[in-house]
Amino acid sequence: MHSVTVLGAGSWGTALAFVLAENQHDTLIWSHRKDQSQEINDYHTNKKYLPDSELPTNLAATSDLQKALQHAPTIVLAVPTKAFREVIQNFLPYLSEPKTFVHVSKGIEPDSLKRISEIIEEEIPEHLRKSIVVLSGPSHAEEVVLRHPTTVTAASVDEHSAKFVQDLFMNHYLRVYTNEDVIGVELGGALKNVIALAAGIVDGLGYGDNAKAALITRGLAEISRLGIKMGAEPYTFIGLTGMGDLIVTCTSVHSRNWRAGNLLGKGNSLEQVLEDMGMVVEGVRTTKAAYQLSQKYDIEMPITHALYDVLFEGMTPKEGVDQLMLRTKKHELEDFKSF
Ligand SMILES: NC(=O)c1ccc[n+]([C@@H]2O[C@H](COP(=O)([O-])OP(=O)(O)OC[C@H]3O[C@@H](n4cnc5c(N)ncnc54)[C@H](O)[C@@H]3O)[C@@H](O)[C@H]2O)c1
Ligand SMILES: O=P(O)(O)OC[C@H](O)CO
Repeated sequence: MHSVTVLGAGSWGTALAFVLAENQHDTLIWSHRKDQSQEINDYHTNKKYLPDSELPTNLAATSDLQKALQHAPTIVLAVPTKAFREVIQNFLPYLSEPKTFVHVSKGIEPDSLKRISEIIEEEIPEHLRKSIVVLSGPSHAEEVVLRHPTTVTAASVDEHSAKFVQDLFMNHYLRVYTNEDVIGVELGGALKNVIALAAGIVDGLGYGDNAKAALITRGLAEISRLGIKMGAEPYTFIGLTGMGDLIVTCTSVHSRNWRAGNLLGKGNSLEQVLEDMGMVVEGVRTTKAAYQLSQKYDIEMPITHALYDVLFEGMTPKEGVDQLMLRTKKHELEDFKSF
């Protein structure tokens, strides 16, 4: 049994805390909202984020960040990318010894263009970090708490830490693999949200399975091109955190990114969609970051560009699809030839 703290009591933080508590670890989940930590302690539920689930009675919650930090040598960070730096800056004064940081957030910061592990490295001094592990893969919180078979990957440059995290989470419904390709795992998890928004849009427009398959396949191609240029291992993109997460996010009604895209395709405005969702839609900010990365690394990412135009430049979803379909003729593998 290990002591573990989970920071963030949204859908994913709660589902992961559920797994850790079921695995008999001494688990404390932190919410920045007191009413939410009280609900978890008093009723063993988190109705806003996982309305149909009962949480294990051995899962404790707090809204006291100092207590949360001091509870455990392993800290799981499960807050949206947008809140990531702020949460670290808030807990830094309470961090007095090195800890293992496991992050599960799927985004890239616009403008700085940092991946999440790079944000951790930037914000937490080296002597206060034992190691950094990213846990990612095709995993909807709603299905994990139903104990439906799910697979994810724990990636770290430190093999021992990746295996430690594998052991922490692994059980009969959550199978955890390890990988050392942190760049590939982080990019796959973040960039699939861009493609999932686009997949939701084509469904919202009423297009069919051909269009969806095209987006998943050509989406994987542009994610891989960028990722390889940024130093990722090519094979990571045909694994769980690449192709696996693309499939689950582009095809599931559980996906907030797919649902947001679907509403956009049906003609709703971005502002209206984000207001109605009430949960994080990581793909919106990550589309901006991916667009900037494609320019920085000079990589063609047509789906990302079309989505950027729809989200931020006033293009209609239908015009976005036309822009993709009417591009200059190409050989299927043309853009890979320079690799
Ligand atoms: N939901 C899933 O199934 C799932 C699966 C894998 C990965 N993820 C990733 O996990 C991350 C978190 O997603 P989620 O699904 O839990 O989101 P969510 O919208 O369900 O919950 C977000 C949580 O973060 C909290 N929060 C927001 N701003 C905050 C701030 N400034 N300070 C502290 N807390 C703040 C919210 O109160 C909420 O508890 C995302 O990057 C997402 O891509 C989600
Ligand atoms: O609901 P989404 O779109 O944020 O996706 C959740 C997970 O990332 C799926 O693996």
